[in-house]
Amino acid sequence: MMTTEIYVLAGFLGSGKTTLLKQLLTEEKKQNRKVAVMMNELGKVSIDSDAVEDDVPLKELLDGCICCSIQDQLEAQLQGLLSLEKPDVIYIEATGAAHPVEVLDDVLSPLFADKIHVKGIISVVDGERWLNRKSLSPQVQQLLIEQVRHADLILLNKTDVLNEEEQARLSMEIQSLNGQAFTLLTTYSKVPIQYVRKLSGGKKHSQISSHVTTDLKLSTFVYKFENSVDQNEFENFLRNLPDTIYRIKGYIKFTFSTYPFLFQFSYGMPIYLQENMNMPLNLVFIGEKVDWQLIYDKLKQLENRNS
Ligand SMILES: Nc1nc2c(ncn2[C@@H]2O[C@H](COP(=O)(O)OP(=O)(O)OP(=O)(O)O)[C@@H](O)[C@H]2O)c(=O)[nH]1
Repeated sequence: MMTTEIYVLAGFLGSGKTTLLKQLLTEEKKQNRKVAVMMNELGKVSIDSDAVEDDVPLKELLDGCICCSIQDQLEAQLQGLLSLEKPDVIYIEATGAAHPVEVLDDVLSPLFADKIHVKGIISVVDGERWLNRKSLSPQVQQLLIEQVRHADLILLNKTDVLNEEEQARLSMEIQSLNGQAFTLLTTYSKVPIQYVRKLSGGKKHSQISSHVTTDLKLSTFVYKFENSVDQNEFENFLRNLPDTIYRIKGYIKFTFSTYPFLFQFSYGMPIYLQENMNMPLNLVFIGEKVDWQLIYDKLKQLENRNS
């Protein structure tokens, strides 16, 4: 099945995300790839959409942040883009106030999780702002840290206004927070597109189980059920999950029911909602340092017992 690559552009307000997006769009165009963009602005009027040329499908989510108030809108728009435009790649520019785990959570809808491959989170850091972050509120400081900690590729941007000593300090601080991500010093977010394209992201889906290994960072995994499972056994599986799994959601069919349940799991609390029609039986996981192979094997076992 053809999957659409998804990249999330994260980073605090004014760090250089739109500048990065413009370049990536130019590069993608040169390579004849079909690109779509989703932008999310705080406030009703979009100021950045001029960055995207008219022939690139663009969906804007106004008046709210992806991670809090407009989840359903994001889901519907992504689904629309995937089914109508079928792009090779979608760039999602998250608002500067977004937490990466929540952005991933919103992007990975179980309705189409098997049709997308989240290749990575690219965080743009405003170097000067980072070095002076102690003057920001504790919440904003924490957000800056989270945007670095969960990134797959980090651009240390606006280095033109930093001296060498500051650049070295910036690199060291960022790498000590996230030594796994590839980190580049940039001006005007200039990054060779190969660095972006070679991100491999989390795990695509259960079919590629042979590639599934422990991810050291935040990653995602999609399990596609073919059968129903026993509810008690599934709940037993949940009880034994590592607590670095932050979120599970999706559709699951139990042996006693004709139609699936919408299942939501966060902070250890499961919630089930009965559906009254068939749904794609995708179960989406988001976690950190998780052995997805083990999770895959356990779910497969549950399924096989009832096949
Ligand atoms: N001096 C300098 N300015 C830069 C650099 N990169 C971006 N800028 C400028 O910083 C400003 C903000 O850049 P954007 O790309 O709009 O940042 P953004 O992260 O999309 O901003 P929001 O949409 O507000 O979150 C613009 O005026 C850019 O021209 C850089 O490397 N050096």
